[in-house]
Amino acid sequence: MTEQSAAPADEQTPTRIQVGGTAGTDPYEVLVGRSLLGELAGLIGADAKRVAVIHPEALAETGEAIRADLADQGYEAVAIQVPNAEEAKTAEVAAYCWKALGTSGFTRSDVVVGVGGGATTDLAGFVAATWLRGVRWIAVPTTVLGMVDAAVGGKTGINTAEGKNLVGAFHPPAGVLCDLGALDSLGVHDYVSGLAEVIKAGFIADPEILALIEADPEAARSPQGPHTAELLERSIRVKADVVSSDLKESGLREILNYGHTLAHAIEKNERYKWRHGAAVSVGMVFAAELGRLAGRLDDATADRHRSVLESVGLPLTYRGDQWPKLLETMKVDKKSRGDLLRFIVLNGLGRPTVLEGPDPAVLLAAYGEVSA
Ligand SMILES: NC(=O)c1ccc[n+]([C@@H]2O[C@H](COP(=O)([O-])OP(=O)(O)OC[C@H]3O[C@@H](n4cnc5c(N)ncnc54)[C@H](O)[C@@H]3O)[C@@H](O)[C@H]2O)c1
Ligand SMILES: O=C(O)C(=O)C[C@@H](O)[C@H](O)[C@H](O)COP(=O)(O)O
Ligand SMILES: [Zn+2]
Repeated sequence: MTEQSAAPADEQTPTRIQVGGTAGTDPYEVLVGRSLLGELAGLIGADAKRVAVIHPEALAETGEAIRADLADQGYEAVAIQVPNAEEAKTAEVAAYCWKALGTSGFTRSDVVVGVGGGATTDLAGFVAATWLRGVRWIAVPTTVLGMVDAAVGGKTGINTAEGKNLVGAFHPPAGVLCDLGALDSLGVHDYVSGLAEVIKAGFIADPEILALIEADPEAARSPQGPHTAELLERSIRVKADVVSSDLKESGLREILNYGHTLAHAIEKNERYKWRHGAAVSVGMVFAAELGRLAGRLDDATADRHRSVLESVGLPLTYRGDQWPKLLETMKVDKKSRGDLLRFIVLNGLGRPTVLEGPDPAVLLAAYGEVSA
């Protein structure tokens, strides 16, 4: 259940979007605005004595500033620096963080703060989920992708040699602070990568997102664009609505995996050097072609995938000769059941559904449409 507010966040008033609170889950808020770090201590609460601020190398100064501020407020605050991007999502880095928590005497009333992109918050949430079987954590996403998707919904985890996000836990944060000012230092490549998940939210649930991007794709590529806050908030609401009704992915939540079956296989094939959003972009074009070939999706909506993704600079194709490897990886996608491959496709704009066990010839034909 999300609370709708009339206007996107402005300089003074953050937008507050509620997540969860149903089926025994604790509710929490996603705040979208500026200068939100003052909210952090309130979320950490008075019961905590220690706070661990997990941040990537790229945000060393920010991580240290947050740590120092929390120390000034009386917490025993430690900063734990982890590698940038996917290199942080490993068992070794998780073990490094557990060691740091152990060394600082972290107890069940203490709190983890994950500051960074989706890779960092996935790791930080996983460390919080596993330490002492679960301590509270707060997400401070600093990328578009982290704000609209990764930090919301409680999917935490790491990769293994066999694939993406294969080890993890559902462990929702106690709060999410989306400080729009953080996006100013993000490189355009990473900014645009996050737009893939924004566009995903548009196709599966909120076509107004697509209209806003299509009206001015160049503006959508910039944190200074006139619709930045609205695009982020609309996407967060899509995610919040879905995870509030199906936290553990027993049904509806699978729609958030639109484009991800192929995307995760591409990421693994590229040894995680491709950004997640870039892979999701190719994966959505593939899913659109699959939907079209399966007789479910109309030509105009399928074609619209290419046009909107390309307009912001996202990739549409991948190496044609890699299909056999990609298919093998896709077989162990989390949506698979036994030998049954399952994909999210669209029945139409905003109407996601599951396609089970497609004919291998149809899969190959759909891949032909994204092959470079
Ligand atoms: N848990 C979920 O529900 C969920 C949802 C979507 C994606 N994800 C995961 O999120 C990850 C991708 O996240 P991402 O796209 O944010 O990439 P990322 O976390 O890899 O960050 C990209 C790069 O930007 C740097 N960075 C982060 N914030 C910055 C800032 N403000 N200024 C400058 N540099 C900054 C990072 O250190 C990194 O080098 C993937 O691992 C994906 O699987 C998880
Ligand atoms: O929150 C979800 O559920 C999603 O599927 C969101 C995806 O964008 C995200 O990449 C997620 O990490 C994928 O999860 P996985 O279970 O397929 O690893
Ligand atoms: Zn994703």
